Amino acid sequence: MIEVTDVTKRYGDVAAVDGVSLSVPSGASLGLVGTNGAGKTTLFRLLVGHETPDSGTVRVAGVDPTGGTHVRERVGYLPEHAGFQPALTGAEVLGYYADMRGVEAADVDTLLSVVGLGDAGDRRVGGYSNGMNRRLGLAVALLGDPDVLLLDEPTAGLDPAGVDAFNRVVERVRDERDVTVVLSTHALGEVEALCDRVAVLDDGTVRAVGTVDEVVRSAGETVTITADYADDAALAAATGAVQSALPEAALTAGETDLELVVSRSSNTEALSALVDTDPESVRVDEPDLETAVREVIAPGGERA
Ligand SMILES: Nc1ncnc2c1ncn2[C@@H]1O[C@H](COP(=O)(O)OP(=O)(O)OP(=O)(O)O)[C@@H](O)[C@H]1O
Repeated sequence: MIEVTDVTKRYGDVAAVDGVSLSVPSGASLGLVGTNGAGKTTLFRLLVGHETPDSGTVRVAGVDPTGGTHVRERVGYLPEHAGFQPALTGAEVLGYYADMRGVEAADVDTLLSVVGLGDAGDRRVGGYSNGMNRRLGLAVALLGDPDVLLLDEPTAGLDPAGVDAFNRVVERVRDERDVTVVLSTHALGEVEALCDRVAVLDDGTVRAVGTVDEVVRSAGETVTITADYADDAALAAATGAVQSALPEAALTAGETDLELVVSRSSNTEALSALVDTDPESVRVDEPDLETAVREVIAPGGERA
């Protein structure tokens, strides 16, 4: 559905996108994450045909997006800084874009309800909250029932309730319509909740790509298990027992806790050895997406 092959896009000396290859199958949802200036917006602009690559190819639904209106009709795009005429009502804004895209006016009411603005359609957009504005932008992107939905940092700057409301709509749209979603965000929890795949972009380059699980696993093969004990005697007894049960494991004894770093494959064995020592509590820390992203992004972070 989306095929980006060895694409480079330069602005003067800066390679905003530098040899990027990505593939997103039909109906999949990809989270695009990375530092500020990593090239996410440039990649969106290439996907929607607002920019032409200097080299490489972009195909969306099998077509070059710069080649005409056909592919743009199949793609819904919510840009990072979408703004609407404050004097217009939500319904008027949507009606205006529906006219431009040749979409039935009847769909406007349905879409307002889909994005949770069913009761706010006749209110002026100038009085909308940030979250309502973003959901109106999502409704605009959904006009014409696109095959591909491109959302560039749609929840940036929203409060937690606004983020939740927006993401609930994305979740529903993803589940109910046969749409391929690409979403950029700095909130990795959003990727874990909404996306089945993730690409980590840094300095214009893809540093990691795959299913969320694959990228998390690439972060490391170790799991840390921590067990707490009632007193020194219990801790000492447990340390001895675990040392003889798991001679290979890295053990660190704290004041009343024992920390064990083991490979994923010996996770179950280690956990059961620790449970046998009768601890007060046990905690298992596996690497998560945040750990993985931190590991693959080069130190130094943001570029201007
Ligand atoms: N029109 C442009 N002219 C010159 N440089 C640009 C232009 N657009 C982007 N850049 C540069 O290209 C690089 C990538 O920018 P881009 O906006 O794609 O990153 P981003 O990942 O979307 O960042 P952010 O998370 O801050 O939105 C940056 O160094 C940016 O300054």
